[in-house]
Amino acid sequence: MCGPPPRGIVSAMTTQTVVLDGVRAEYGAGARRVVALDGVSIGFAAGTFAAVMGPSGSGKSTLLHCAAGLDRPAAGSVAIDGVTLGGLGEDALTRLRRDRIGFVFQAFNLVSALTAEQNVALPLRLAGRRPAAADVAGALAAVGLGDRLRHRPSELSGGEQQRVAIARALVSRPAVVFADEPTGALDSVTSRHVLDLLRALVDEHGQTVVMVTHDPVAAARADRVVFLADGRIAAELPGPLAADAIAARAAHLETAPC
Ligand SMILES: Nc1ncnc2c1ncn2[C@@H]1O[C@H](COP(=O)(O)OP(=O)(O)OP(=O)(O)O)[C@@H](O)[C@H]1O
Repeated sequence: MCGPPPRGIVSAMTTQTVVLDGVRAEYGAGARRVVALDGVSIGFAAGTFAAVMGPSGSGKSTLLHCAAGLDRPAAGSVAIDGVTLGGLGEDALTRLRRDRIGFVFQAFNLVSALTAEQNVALPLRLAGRRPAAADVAGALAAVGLGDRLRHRPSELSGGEQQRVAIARALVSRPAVVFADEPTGALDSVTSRHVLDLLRALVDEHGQTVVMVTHDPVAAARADRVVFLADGRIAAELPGPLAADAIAARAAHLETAPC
């Protein structure tokens, strides 16, 4: 497939946790203007795991930021769990992000002043709920960090910080978890562990995961792979997925985007 599907089609589907319809995103102005997303329409169905791939600069992070309500698109719409983000004020958008979206991002992931268990409990506390200490400890144990409850992010490795973010998604159960290169800085054993945990969010808890990755092995753990090129959806591979087929398609798109 080259170019987006006709507008309106994805939004007509009812089981989509995330729907982007004709999303356009731009940076800068005048001669420095960059079109990062050029009319992207796509849905991410409830209880599925999608990987987003594409060359550097193709718009993957921008897509994640728009889908998660961190950036407002220049045109088009984004809906999470049936709620259209464009109609929300900043406070309502912040609440929706806190209540329904989980983030496994390397850049702004954990609160540095808080311990692992405080970070895991934070979204629920902000929502006025008091998670049981046993639930928090259980989630950290599930990601292999049962002995790191009182550690702060600076006292944890990159992989351990990613796993704290996943434990947070296990406890607060957001409808959708966005992960931006969650295995980018990890060794292969830790990567596999993090991908197992993301799979478990989908398979055991029915959550939706959207993961940006450059790694065909990581993408092969998803139910589908969406390829971006020049801010557009250039191709899609449905599962079951094999890493070498993903790598071949990615290499093809690098040389001939459409
Ligand atoms: N803050 C910004 N200001 C100006 N241009 C930006 C900004 N952020 C991204 N861009 C541009 O928007 C386009 C898409 O960037 P984006 O970060 O979404 O790509 P990406 O596919 O995630 O890349 P990578 O794989 O290298 O992380 C690129 O051309 C990039 O240079």
